[in-house]
Amino acid sequence: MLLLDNVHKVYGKNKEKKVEALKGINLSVNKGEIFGVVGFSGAGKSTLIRCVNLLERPTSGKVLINGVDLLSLSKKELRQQRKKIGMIFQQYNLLHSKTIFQNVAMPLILDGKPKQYIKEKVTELLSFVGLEDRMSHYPEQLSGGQKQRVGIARALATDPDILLCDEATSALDPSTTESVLDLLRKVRDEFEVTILMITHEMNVIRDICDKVAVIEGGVIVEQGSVIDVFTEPKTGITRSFVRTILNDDTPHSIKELIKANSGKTYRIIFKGNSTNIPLLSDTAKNFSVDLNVFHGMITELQGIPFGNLLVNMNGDSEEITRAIQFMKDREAIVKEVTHDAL
Ligand SMILES: Nc1ncnc2c1ncn2[C@@H]1O[C@H](COP(=O)(O)OP(=O)(O)OP(=O)(O)O)[C@@H](O)[C@H]1O
Repeated sequence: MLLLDNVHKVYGKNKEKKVEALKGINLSVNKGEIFGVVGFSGAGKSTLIRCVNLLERPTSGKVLINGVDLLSLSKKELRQQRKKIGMIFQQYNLLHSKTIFQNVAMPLILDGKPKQYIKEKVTELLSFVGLEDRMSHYPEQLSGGQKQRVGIARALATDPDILLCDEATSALDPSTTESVLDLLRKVRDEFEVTILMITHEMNVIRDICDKVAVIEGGVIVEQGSVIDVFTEPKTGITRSFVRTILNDDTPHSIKELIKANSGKTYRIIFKGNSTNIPLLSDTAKNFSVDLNVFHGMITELQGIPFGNLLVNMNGDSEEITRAIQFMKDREAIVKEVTHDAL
């Protein structure tokens, strides 16, 4: 559906002012997917999302939507394609001198749609976002969450296939964020719209995205399904993002306890089906090893149970090796942790 193929973006012309904001981005988003791109400030998120609808023109590479390379289109063809790409913004970008109805109607007026069609479509969309009773209000009379709902209604006016969300909830409080995310999920479910969102908030990724890519210095350093990336982050930056919501930092007193103990310490991660079996007690019953849980948590990610434990194992080294294999055979991830890495 949406494919970014080796996209580069360089700002500035002369050497001193050149900024290479994107360094060969490859991204593939399937139809109906909610795909999140997360990164710190300056990582290249805004540039990336703006390259999808060519608000920024990539310096090189391809942006393909349903197989059509946007960079190869004439101005007129691009205008047509852009109708299929809606966008919402952190600061909503509403016209303050226009009513809510007029704001949502704007893309349809610009597209030359008949009055009756516009009236019906805007009414339908405002009802969809729960603001039908606010049609004649002005943006300044609405809360942030309501303004973003107007932004979503406006973005849907031209029946887009893709919705781009640029830090859409970053200006909202947690409970408003939740309700806007629920609405975006409803947009995907009812209109089969593919959603690409950029954010610096990992809770947004956890709550709504199917897949996630982590961007740093204009490079995608890691991507995959949310459950895989959250449970097995491969890079330091991803780990630091995951830690913002799944805090697996080991408290100081527990670090000291582990250091004082003999035996080896392992991080045991299990998810989905492997949480249903009594993994530790089965291991203890089958092998001559002492298991001591020092620290950990069991939580849920996207409806899937997920556990992350720090366990000390004492016993004969061959027996420990067999015990670890036993756990791995039951889909657990078992990694030795050195004291320094705690
Ligand atoms: N118009 C521009 N001209 C020159 N450099 C730019 C321009 N826009 C962005 N940059 C630079 O490109 C890099 C990526 O910026 P970008 O805004 O895409 O990052 P970001 O991840 O969205 O950050 P933030 O969350 O702070 O907006 C930064 O180094 C930034 O300074």
